[in-house]
Amino acid sequence: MAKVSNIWVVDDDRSIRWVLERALTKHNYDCTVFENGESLLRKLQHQVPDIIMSDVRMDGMDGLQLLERVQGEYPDIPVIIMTAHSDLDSAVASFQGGAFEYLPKPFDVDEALSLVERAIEHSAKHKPVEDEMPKNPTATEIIGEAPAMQEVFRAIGRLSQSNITVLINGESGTGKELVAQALHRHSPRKEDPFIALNMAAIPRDLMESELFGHEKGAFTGAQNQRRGRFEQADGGTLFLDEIGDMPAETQTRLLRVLADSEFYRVGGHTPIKVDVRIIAATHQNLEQLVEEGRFREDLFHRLNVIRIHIPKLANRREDIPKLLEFFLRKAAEELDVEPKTLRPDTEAYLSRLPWPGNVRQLENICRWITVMASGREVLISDLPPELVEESVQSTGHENWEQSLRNWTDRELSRGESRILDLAVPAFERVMIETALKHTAGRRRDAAELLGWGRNTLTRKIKELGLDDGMEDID
Ligand SMILES: Nc1ncnc2c1ncn2[C@@H]1O[C@H](COP(=O)(O)OP(=O)(O)OP(=O)(O)O)[C@@H](O)[C@H]1O
Repeated sequence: MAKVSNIWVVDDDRSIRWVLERALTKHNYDCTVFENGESLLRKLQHQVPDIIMSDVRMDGMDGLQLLERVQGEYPDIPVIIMTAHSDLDSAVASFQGGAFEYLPKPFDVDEALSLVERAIEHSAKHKPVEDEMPKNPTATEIIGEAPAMQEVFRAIGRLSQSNITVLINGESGTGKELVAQALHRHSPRKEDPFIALNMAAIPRDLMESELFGHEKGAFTGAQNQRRGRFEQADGGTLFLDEIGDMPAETQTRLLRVLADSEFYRVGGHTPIKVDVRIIAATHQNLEQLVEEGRFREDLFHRLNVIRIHIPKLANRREDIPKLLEFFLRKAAEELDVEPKTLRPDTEAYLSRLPWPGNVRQLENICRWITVMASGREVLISDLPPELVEESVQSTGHENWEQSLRNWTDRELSRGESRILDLAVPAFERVMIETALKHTAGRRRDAAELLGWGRNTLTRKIKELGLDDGMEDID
């Protein structure tokens, strides 16, 4: 008999939970409902569903945050995002987060069911057969030919075969977790678990239990005993991301665990011994946090044995074309479509952008392009508008040639021809009107500013029909 698929539904609207639970159960799915994302994540620590359906707007953690958490740990679980705000933005955001599908509310039950069916087929198709499963499913290629990245690779090489604690520094999205995984894969611990935990993403009151586990009944809601991340990582590596966000009391506990290699579960009385290599990462300046009294100095020294700095993407632009190609190919594979290619001017344009969100932003843009660009070849006018705005902000002035290029692209894509007939007069009109504004309407001076003779300007004004109502001041 075929395995019954497990579907988890999270929505703060009781009627939606009820409708979906009824419909799914009737169609022989095993359905579990949750009122909020937090309770779903708690269950995810013990059990993994085949599909998750989540509302976007919920109190506490919203659907997109939940999506990010789920995808971070279980990238293969398809997530269907449901939302009453069926606008493009949230659809795009959910695609960027890696959602499988988007279900606008109100939906009818058949629509929801057919989406669920598709998601199940898709996940069955993409699930690796046990034998084919790569040894380390999270192993990802790190792209980087820039000298600064070569330095990072050399550090990974030098540290291989070592169990030493490493602190990775770099802005958000630069690839800190990827480097931590590589350190693990090249270490004597490679056959043991690599467990990643982001301090910034865990509610304060759950942090200790997340790290150290808890005994049954340790606090309200602790219905079962639970192993923490330290235990899960035993023999392997524990990657503590955004360590600068760790609360003071947890810092104290962590320091003690690092010194003694043992700890107690929350509510527990038996010491638990573990052998864990710590790799920590932060985008913050830890020295400064120490100075401000927000990070324990002794813990800082324990973590800061070897430091690897990952430069921001804007400081290694030579890697951008390779990264673009890599992520366009990856996005196409994920979405099961032909990969897009960038026209040379589009690639050059993207290589010049400031990329404040670093490689993660670039990866998201590649997904966006793969979903949204209409043709196979990507033009500058196909790029998301915020990228164009970003380039204006970073250079401090409007890049009019770029705007003109975008305009030309658009006109030609629409099948227009003889576009100079439209563009040249528009160009001259803008220059003339602006020059006249600067000279308070005095044509002789304006002609000088433009580099024309007085008569040429007068003729142009006539030809362009600018003299209507214009006072001729000399
Ligand atoms: N050099 C690279 N080559 C290929 N992929 C990369 C590279 N750098 C980063 N990535 C990808 O970019 C995304 C973000 O990287 P990662 O999560 O490692 O960044 P991070 O610095 O840990 O970010 P944060 O601090 O926000 O958690 C990931 O999908 C990662 O696989």
